[in-house]
Amino acid sequence: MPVPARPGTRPTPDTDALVRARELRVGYDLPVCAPVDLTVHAGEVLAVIGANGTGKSTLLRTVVGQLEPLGGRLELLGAPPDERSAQVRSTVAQDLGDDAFFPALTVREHLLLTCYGHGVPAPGEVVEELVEEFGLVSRADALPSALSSGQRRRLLLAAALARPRSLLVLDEPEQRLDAGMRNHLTERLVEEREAGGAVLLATHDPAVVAGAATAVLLIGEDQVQPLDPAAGAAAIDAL
Ligand SMILES: Nc1ncnc2c1ncn2[C@@H]1O[C@H](COP(=O)(O)OP(=O)(O)OP(=O)(O)O)[C@@H](O)[C@H]1O
Repeated sequence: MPVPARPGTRPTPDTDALVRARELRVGYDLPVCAPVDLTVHAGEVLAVIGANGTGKSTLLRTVVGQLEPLGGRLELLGAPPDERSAQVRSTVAQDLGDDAFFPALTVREHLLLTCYGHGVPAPGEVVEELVEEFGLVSRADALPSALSSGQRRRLLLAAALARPRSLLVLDEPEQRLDAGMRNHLTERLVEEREAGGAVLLATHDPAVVAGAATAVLLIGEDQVQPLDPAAGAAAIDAL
């Protein structure tokens, strides 16, 4: 039986790029970085790197349709991003770091809700696997307000991975994770691409870039530079 929460279970009609940007301008009234060209295909992990405030989160929020592009061309699943479209909601899983929890729902209930919302078969099994994988067994019945910041981050990641997806968008997923969980995150991203999923992430973690990325984009005010993963990891160390 296929594992329901694994990627690639909802193929997109566009078998080509899941994300394609050309001369994309992102920002708030004014662009925050140089124009961005990027493409993300199935089986790829594109890591967006750059110093604090260079526009990584802004780029990700624009790609998923939370912010309007200021210029250039941007396609998500072959069309301008629309976070309300059924195709985007069923295909794109995201963890943009917002601590947006239901205060009265436990860890387990959050994950079950995600599974029910996305029609995941055998939700109980999937949730117990994720709770175990993300080290939340002893906190499964805890409310978000009773979790540590790292445990809340683990819950956000588990929720993104609880649902079917073809594209995973993550904003600094390594934040607040301990070393063991950061290693696990790297392995999970590799697993994601090897299963045919695509990942677009912003990160400051050279180990995640070296271990999981297939391509890197270094974001700057004057230039956006494509790098290979080894050069990307070195560039993070030099920021
Ligand atoms: N809602 C907003 N309105 C106006 N400016 C904003 C807003 N959010 C962020 N900015 C500014 O846009 C620029 C890019 O911010 P962004 O959060 O995209 O950077 P980042 O590369 O993700 O940074 P970090 O590595 O610190 O997370 C920064 O100068 C930031 O102050």
